[in-house]
Amino acid sequence: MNFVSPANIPLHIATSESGEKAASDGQGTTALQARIVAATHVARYHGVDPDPSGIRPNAGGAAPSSPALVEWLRQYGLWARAVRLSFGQLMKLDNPAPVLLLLSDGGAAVVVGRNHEHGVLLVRDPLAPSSKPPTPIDELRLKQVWDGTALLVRASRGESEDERPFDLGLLTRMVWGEKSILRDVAIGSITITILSVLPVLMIMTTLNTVVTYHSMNTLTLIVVVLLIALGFEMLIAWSRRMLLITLATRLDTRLHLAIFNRLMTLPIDFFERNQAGELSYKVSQLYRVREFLTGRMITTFIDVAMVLLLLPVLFYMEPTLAWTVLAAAACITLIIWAFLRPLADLTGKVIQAESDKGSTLVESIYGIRTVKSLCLESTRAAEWDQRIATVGDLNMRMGKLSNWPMVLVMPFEKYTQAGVLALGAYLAMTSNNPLSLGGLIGFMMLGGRVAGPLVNLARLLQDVQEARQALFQVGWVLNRPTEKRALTHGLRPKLEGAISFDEVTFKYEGSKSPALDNISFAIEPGMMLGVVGRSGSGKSTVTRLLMGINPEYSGAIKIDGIELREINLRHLRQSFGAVLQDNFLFRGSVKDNILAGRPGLSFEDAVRAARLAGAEEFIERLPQGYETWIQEGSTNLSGGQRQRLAIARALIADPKLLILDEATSALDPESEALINANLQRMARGRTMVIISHRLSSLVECDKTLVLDRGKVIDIGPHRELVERCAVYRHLWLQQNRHSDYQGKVHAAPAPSFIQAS
Ligand SMILES: Nc1ncnc2c1ncn2[C@@H]1O[C@H](COP(=O)(O)OP(=O)(O)OP(=O)(O)O)[C@@H](O)[C@H]1O
Repeated sequence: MNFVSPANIPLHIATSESGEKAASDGQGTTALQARIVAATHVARYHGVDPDPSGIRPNAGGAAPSSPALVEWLRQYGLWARAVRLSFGQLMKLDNPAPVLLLLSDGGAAVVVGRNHEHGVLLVRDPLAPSSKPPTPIDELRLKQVWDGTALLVRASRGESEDERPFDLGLLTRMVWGEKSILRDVAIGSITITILSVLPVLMIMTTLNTVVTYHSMNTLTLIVVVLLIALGFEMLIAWSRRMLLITLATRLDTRLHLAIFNRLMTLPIDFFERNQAGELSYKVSQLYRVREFLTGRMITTFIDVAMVLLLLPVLFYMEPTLAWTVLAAAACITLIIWAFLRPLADLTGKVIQAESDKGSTLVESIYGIRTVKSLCLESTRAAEWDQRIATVGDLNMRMGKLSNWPMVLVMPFEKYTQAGVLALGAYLAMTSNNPLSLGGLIGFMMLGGRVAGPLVNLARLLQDVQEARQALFQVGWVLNRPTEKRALTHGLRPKLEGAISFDEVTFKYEGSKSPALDNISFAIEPGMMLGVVGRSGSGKSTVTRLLMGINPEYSGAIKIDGIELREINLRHLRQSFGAVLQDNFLFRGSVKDNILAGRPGLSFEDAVRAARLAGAEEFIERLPQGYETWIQEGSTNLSGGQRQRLAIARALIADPKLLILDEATSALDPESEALINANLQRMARGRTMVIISHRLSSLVECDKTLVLDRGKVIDIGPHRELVERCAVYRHLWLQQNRHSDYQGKVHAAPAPSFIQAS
């Protein structure tokens, strides 16, 4: 067997041969991308084909870190974990699945086999052609390039964490996942309980011995022991609190990551149907559940476990009294139990009312321009008053109702603290074997410690209801069917841009009539398709279906002959550039907005895209040019400027399909003319779908689709449509009274045969 010398280990440097191969794969591979290629190979072994563009980019273009790779692979439902392994452990792994080694210099290698006879690993260079056999490597040589970090990957058993419904089970599993913290908290709590029994015993001794026999030495000893115990108790209590804080913080982080990931996989139409304020309020209710899980629930369970330690002591001291304490605790539980259901119902109503209140506030702030310009302040204020009144009323009812159990349990609670003293004294007077004074006081103190947690346990039931209500709200948002499968599965063909609709019918949820009714048309790659029609005729719906926003249509939509729903959704949307009627710009510089966080694109690309979109001229006039900061809501830009930036942003990735949905609607005639003049250049090498009310923008289109009430009226070039399609001709004449069919302006009115039609 031939061994390669370390200098020749071709694990991470792209040879010209492998570089060519990779480039021909369309991956544009460099040595730094070795990790992504290697991870892709490993994922494919498990039947998953991850999309390299989905990986979180690293600062400065460095190779992706192990957490980024793990996160990326987990998105595809794979189980992945970064671990530290030794050469020996790698040799011992009996799993046949490939193991990814992260090399010290940012490269990667894949272990594909082992030769136990020679004590070597069979390692593959991810950038080498697949025909090249794996390289045998021994421990010494591997150590020179590998620091011990490996990525273990396997197909996930069952659904992954971010696919499971958000319910108490999932959250409890998350808490249970932090076993080491829970164990430490439990140890701390047991110690605190044992230490807290100490003062009670001391008090008993003080009363029985010190006071009766005037024993000064015993008193001194007791005080010293008490002080030491106090010091320990403080230390352990502090550690327990720190552990609980750590647990809460870790859970918060995991929950927030999970929530955001889940939100991002919900379909767009869900967000369109529900108000942002309501959604964000409902999701934010998760904090109640988390607080419950890491606060009251853990401490109560621990305290109850402590009761099990203390009860035998109580029964040992005085069984009759111990039974009465238990009976009092049972009464408390019954009272709280009786109020559970009505309280749970009210809690649900309070949360709903709070959510409506949040919606009104967010809506008013979001639409403040309209509110102010139409003087709607008083109307909004009236709605706000109404919301506040409802919330106030419900909170009042809630307060009144929850006040009852609090008051009703008081006699029983007091009994466990003071009542036992009276009963104990009575027993002392009547029983043959009475408790000493110290024993009585000690019993009273311990009795309180037993009843407290049991009362808390009963109250916990109330908290469970509240947490369940909160979780119901969170689940209402997050447990919707997601696009996750469509985003992570499906074909990723290199799209050319041929589009065909074949008898497509689509109805929005809740609508009576279909927005698209049995429509069929087809265009070839590289064509410019105009779409016209009256308002509400279904133009935007065509583009929504194309972008996979609404997949529940009947008929067939094909891109390059492939049914749209079979194409990976992320890949599909990345192949599209879209400029819509209302484009959202993020807070950040003009340059950042054009680049839109796409890795690998430079400032020059941004300038080129801006020029093509006709945006360069106004950007250069901005105070800091491309570095000008766009404020929230892009208020420091005009509508037309926003639109042109959105066009530049859509063009930057050089998409094969470009959709302009009323993209020039907010532009002044000069800017519109500029963009129209650039349309041909923009269209070079891609298919374009342009929706416009202004037919003059569509004269140059190869074909124009005329829609009316969701049906195709006609499709053809401008010249033919104006001759044969009455709807199109009507629209054209409405807008171009003084021009001929080619859009040339005349002083004379339109030709007589059109007037006649
Ligand atoms: N998200 C939605 N939910 C329910 N119905 C919708 C939704 N979007 C559009 N519709 C309905 O579908 C029909 C077609 O709407 P679409 O937005 O496609 O028309 P359009 O031709 O683009 O109109 P416009 O030129 O005014 O933008 C309309 O009747 C509209 O009311």
